[in-house]
Amino acid sequence: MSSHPHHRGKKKKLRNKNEIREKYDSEIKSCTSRYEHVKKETLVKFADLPISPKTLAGLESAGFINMTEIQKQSILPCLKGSDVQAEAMTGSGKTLGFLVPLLECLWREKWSPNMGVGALVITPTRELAYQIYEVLKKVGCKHDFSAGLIIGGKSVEEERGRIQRTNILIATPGRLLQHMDQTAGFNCDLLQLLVLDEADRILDMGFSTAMKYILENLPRERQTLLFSATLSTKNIIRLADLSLKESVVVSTVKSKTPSQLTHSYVTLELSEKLEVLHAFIKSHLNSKILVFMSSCKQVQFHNAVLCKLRPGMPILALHGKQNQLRRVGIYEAFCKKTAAVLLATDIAARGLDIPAVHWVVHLDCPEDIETYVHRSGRTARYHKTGNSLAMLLPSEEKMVTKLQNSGVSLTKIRVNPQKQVSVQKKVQALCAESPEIHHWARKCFVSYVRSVFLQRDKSVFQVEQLPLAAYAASLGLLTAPKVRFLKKATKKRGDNQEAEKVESEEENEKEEEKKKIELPSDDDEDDILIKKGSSVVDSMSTENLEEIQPRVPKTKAKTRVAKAKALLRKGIVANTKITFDEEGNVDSQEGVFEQHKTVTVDITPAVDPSKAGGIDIAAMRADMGVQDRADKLDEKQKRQQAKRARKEKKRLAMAERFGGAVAKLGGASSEDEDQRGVSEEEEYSQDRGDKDFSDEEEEEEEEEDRSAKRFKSDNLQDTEDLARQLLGDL
Ligand SMILES: Nc1ncnc2c1ncn2[C@@H]1O[C@H](COP(=O)(O)OP(=O)(O)OP(=O)(O)O)[C@@H](O)[C@H]1O
Repeated sequence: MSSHPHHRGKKKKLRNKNEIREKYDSEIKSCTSRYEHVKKETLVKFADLPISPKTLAGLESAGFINMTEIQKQSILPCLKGSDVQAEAMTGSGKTLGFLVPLLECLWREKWSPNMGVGALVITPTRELAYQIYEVLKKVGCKHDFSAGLIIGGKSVEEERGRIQRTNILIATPGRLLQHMDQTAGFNCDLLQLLVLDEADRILDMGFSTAMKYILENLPRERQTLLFSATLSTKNIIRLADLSLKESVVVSTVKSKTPSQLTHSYVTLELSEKLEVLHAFIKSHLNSKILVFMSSCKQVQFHNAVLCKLRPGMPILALHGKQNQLRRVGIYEAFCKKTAAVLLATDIAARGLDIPAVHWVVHLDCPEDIETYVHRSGRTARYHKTGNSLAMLLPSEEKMVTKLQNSGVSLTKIRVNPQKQVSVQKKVQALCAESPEIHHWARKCFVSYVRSVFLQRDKSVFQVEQLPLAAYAASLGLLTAPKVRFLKKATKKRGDNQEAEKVESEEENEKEEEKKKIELPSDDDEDDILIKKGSSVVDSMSTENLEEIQPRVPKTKAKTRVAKAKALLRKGIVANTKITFDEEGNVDSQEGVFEQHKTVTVDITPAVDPSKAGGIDIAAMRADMGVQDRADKLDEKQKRQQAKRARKEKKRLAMAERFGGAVAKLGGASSEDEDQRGVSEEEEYSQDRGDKDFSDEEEEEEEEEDRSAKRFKSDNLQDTEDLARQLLGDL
């Protein structure tokens, strides 16, 4: 008797399902049974590893066939479920060292999309999170897990909606903590695997509080992997918080940096830095150069000036004050270039895998050996050659000895005097003609001095040795701007001589303030935008995507009362309007300048012809006060409206850029490529157009007042602040 066709179909489906399940089970069994038998000494290719066909296919489709040393050493213990601390040189392939075990862990556990977060990768910077996410999408493309990017600078709401459906999270600490705290229903209770990439940075002071709270929200029964190029003992002490089970320590570090990386340094005066950098760029026009500086403001000033000096190649800039969209755009643009200069803060020092960087230039001395190693590691990656050049002040030469003692030898080189052409006059001219560049120069000066002042290693960084006047001159400034914190510190030390010197700097500063040129107020937003656009055209080439649009210093807009007072002082009777009839005869007291009509109408009642001079000052003042307040309110509302519109625009762009927060790994690629349809050109124009100076200025002033620690963590500002806010530290 034959069964009903409907039942036959159902049975067939069931049989298929069972077959799939059995196949899955047997694949898992065959892999796990090999874990103990595979010898890492025999490993050469990924195919030699006991891993799933899906991961292997993903690796092969991304072009990864042979394993690097760290991959050979670390993947096996990770697969076996041990906690692992892995240290390997920069550019040696650590990312796959943890991504392969991560995919395998979820695959083994038969993780399904509705099971929530199974694996979590924490990184210190958004760029690094983004880069790991991109690699994960490639190698995990055959799996069905969903992966999500949880980083600052994106809409929390967007992430909130999707985070619940994410199996693999790549996150920066602050934003992750925010979701743990604020997103209803989000938890990591089933988490199987935690990875800390750049673990030493994640565990150091800047993140320790945030990490403490994150770890409290994670199950203790989990596997933990720590990866970095520099896992120093000071951080290992903090590992107690991570509740590691007996961990396997894997280190392939024979030397701190790759052998194909050459190290050199020049000693120069602070005032020579800009011209030496300019000369260096001019003599390496076919190279890809990454220049590290110690603060955002230095990057902003050097970017503005170098773009104007036109050394002959594209100049780009990356720092923590840019919005996320722009940061990713710049990073991608630099990746694609074969010859360009990227000026960056230490935001770009760790983990970034930028193809074919020829030179890393430390324009400002790295704060410690680890920073030097990570910065320099942006070149000479994965068998490529590369060069590192440190520009050191005489007092900073001690850093060379420190590096030598830890196994990194730097060769001293000299700048060819024929190539070192002074640019001071040109920079001074730029400062004189452009209030924006002048403004940046001042900010650059103060932030550099502050960065030296805040360094921990006082044997290398000696703020009192800095030739401030010469440095200011090299930035195009006539006098050295005031350095408040230095004054305070000097006073504290009771060093009266120094205090006097700073005091005189302050006086100079006041003089400069007096001379300040009147700049456009917020009313002139349209003018500013036009100016922005035109300066892009002005720039060296259309490739020069990142010519900075420096902020215009805020000058106090003259109120109408002030303007009227000035007129009165000059003996000009306000509101006297003359109009002419058609024959040209004086007609009546009507407005000459149409555009002033409103003002005139408002002021007219204050005019009392019976009074001497024709004006009742008190009444006029009261009247204008009312008008002034109304204007200010109106202006404020307009600004707020514009800000809201800009935010919304950014949010939409961001959502489009990242495809929300989640990508499905299986078949994610095509969908995601589509979602990344915003062209670079669009991104830049959007970013340029939607930032007004007043906002940036406010941000900047806030930044000025922040503490030493905050200054050092410019790359992580939002995440760290957020964390501290949430924890009530602020
Ligand atoms: N097995 C491999 N085969 C070929 N290329 C690889 C392999 N593993 C890694 N790479 C390439 O090597 C480069 C460096 O890898 P990765 O970014 O993982 O290095 P890293 O050790 O994490 O460096 P850092 O310490 O600077 O973060 C990348 O471009 C990556 O694609």
